[in-house]
Amino acid sequence: MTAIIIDGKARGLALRTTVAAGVAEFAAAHGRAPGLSVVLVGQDPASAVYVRMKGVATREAGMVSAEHILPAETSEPELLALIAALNADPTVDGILVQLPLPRHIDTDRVLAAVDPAKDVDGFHPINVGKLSAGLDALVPCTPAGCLLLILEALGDISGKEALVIGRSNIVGKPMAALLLAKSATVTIAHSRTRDLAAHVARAEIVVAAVGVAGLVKGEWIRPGACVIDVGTNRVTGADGKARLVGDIEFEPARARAGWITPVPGGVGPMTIAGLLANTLQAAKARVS
Ligand SMILES: Nc1nc2c(c(=O)[nH]1)N[C@@H](CN(C=O)c1ccc(C(=O)N[C@@H](CCC(=O)O)C(=O)O)cc1)CN2
Ligand SMILES: [Mg+2]
Repeated sequence: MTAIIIDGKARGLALRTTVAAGVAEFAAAHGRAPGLSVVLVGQDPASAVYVRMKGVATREAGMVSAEHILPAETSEPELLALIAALNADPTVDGILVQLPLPRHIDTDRVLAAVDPAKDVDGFHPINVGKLSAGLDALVPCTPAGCLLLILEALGDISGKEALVIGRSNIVGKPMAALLLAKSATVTIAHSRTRDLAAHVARAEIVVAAVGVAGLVKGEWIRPGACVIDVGTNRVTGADGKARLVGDIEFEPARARAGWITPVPGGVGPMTIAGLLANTLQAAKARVS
């Protein structure tokens, strides 16, 4: 078997087009476009790239983007004061604090300071709780994008064996909650899991989000499985050039899977498209 390669870039672009149409409707009805404010603290090069990509995508969708780039030495009170100002600004519908934050800042305290109605990352404890209780919520963009890709590949996933590898608050835990909400039988594997290979071999859906290049061996994949790779690991190839690889050994996994996402061009573009969808959702909820 050779897997169908899921084109997250094309799927992400299609979602962005749908969001842009919704944005135009919103602007016509309310006399203003939805606004997204992105906050970056420090100069992490990857984060700077992602923030730039978010700004471009937001503007391309017809929304108003404000990027707040703060020095790495910004204190926690200074950051909290900016968030309070954005919370109070009626033209701001979505607020996103790019992660990771510098070590001297308490990430949990900062995420909890964002107005849950403007929390387009879905990281606020209120949105986390709503998702886990099966209530309407702003849902983290990466797992929401993964779920879209899975449902488009498989259709109904009720009762299917799903394995989420990784238990981060950003991807693993919300991914498990989303799969459970679709009635999949969900297992979460993590660094203490014994016999990861046996879990992978049983799974009809695998979502890997650990950040370890090639952790999941292709030979472990159950034939026909839907394989979603969230890992984005920068490695140096034999030619000395840096390249991006996922958590799953791509070629051997592709030979066994039914569907597989590439890295890059799989899950990544869905994250940004999902952010735009969340911003429009937040804007609509705030005017209703
Ligand atoms: N506040 C947040 N911080 C972080 C999030 C998040 O969702 N919210 N996720 C990641 C980084 N991230 C967005 O912020 C992100 C990562 C990757 C991509 C992407 O499109 N990747 C491309 C490859 C790009 C490249 O060459 O580097 C791909 O996979 O095709 C978009 C967004 C951590 N922080
Ligand atoms: Mg910290």
